Amino acid sequence: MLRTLTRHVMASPAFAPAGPPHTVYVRFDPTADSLHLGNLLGILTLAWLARAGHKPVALVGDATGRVGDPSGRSTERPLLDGTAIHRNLDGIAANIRQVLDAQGGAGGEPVVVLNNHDWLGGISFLDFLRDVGKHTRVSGMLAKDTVRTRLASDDGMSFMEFTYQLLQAYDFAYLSDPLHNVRVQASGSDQWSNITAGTELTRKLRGGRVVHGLIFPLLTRSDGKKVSKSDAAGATWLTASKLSPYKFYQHLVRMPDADVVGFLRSMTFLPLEEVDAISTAAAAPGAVPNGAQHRLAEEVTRLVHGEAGVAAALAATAVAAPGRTGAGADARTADAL
Ligand SMILES: N[C@@H](Cc1ccc(O)cc1)C(=O)O
Repeated sequence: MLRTLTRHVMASPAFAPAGPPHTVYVRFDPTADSLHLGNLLGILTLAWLARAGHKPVALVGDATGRVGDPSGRSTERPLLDGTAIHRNLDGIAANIRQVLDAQGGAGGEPVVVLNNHDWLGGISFLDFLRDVGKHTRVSGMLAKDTVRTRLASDDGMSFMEFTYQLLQAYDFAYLSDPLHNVRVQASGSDQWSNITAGTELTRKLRGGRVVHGLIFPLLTRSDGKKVSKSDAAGATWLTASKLSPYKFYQHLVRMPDADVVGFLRSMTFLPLEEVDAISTAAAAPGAVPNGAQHRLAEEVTRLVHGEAGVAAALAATAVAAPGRTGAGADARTADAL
């Protein structure tokens, strides 16, 4: 999936590591004060591209977060107020840096985290209509899947949601300017309409400038749930104060057998041959119970919480389940970790 796709992209002449480096942006959602396991795909996409010599840029969509993307939703999102968004932005930027900078950031430099309120927040409505609206055909906006689906529903869609695609499109045009020089927007596949709105607007506003989209399949679980959705244990937050490295590790250990190999491929940097070997070993008679899950938990905990996080998680796991067999394990101690 992501891994195969990223490898495919790297192999194309435009992205070959030997080709010119590109600046790539991925946007992260400011609706909570921490990112969760599902967001790791976007972070790892940036990390893979950085490994191939490209420059990662993370965008936290403060301005767009105030409006709310209608993509994939049947009803309008609740509006977030400015204070909540600001609190969220700090937490999210810290998550992005905690993972990406440990992987070498942007060529050894800390990764740049931008906030689109910095350029969208100051534009007046009249200027937006003249500079962006003038160059946009309503027919193109109406043809987007998201808009068509919502218009066919009983509630329809508000003008605010309808214009969302223009805000995101404007981000791409703005980021493609020499200050940031972004050429690629990467995202989950649900963002296709918004990304193409951006490639079209950039071409119109910036004298034919060509920018590209890179989408990856959203990671789903075998039970059909999105990875972002909380299960009984709550969301798998990346912020240690919301979910300790031990609990984070435990969430991953509980991954169903049907999902664990897919996660090892997309959410770790393990060579694919090694993933295959782990998968074969897990299916062999007499295999260690949950061996693949423990390996996944260890690798992903390392990516998110570093070596110290892995050590803390393993120590706490040993307390909670000595030798992984002690039924009378001190679960309360572990719960407090
Ligand atoms: N619409 C995207 C977020 C986004 C916002 C602004 C952008 O420039 C890019 C992406 C989402 O909901 O996931």
